[in-house]
Amino acid sequence: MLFHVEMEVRIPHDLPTERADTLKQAERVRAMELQGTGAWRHLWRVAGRYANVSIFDVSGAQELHDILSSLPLFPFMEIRVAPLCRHPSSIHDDDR
Ligand SMILES: O=C(O)CC1=CCC(=O)O1
Repeated sequence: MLFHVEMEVRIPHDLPTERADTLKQAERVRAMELQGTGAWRHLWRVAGRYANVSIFDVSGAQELHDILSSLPLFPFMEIRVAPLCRHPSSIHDDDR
């Protein structure tokens, strides 16, 4: 199942820089792992914002929640999720 996920990152200004850097690096590693498994299918930066738009390909909402809530930056993100399904006008037969 495909989900559109927008993540707005809001790291508190008073979080020590070293801690923030450690979390960002851990997030990067985890994101690359999940892209490698195929679960995190697309990851795009929203121009002008500390935010991303992503597409997740997972078994369902519970797996998505488990993934998102375990991300290192989860405590500092506002996340919006929308389930996706095939559009009848899509010309891409592999849209699933
Ligand atoms: O920078 C972001 O949008 C949050 C994030 C997702 C993967 C990563 O490395 O950082």
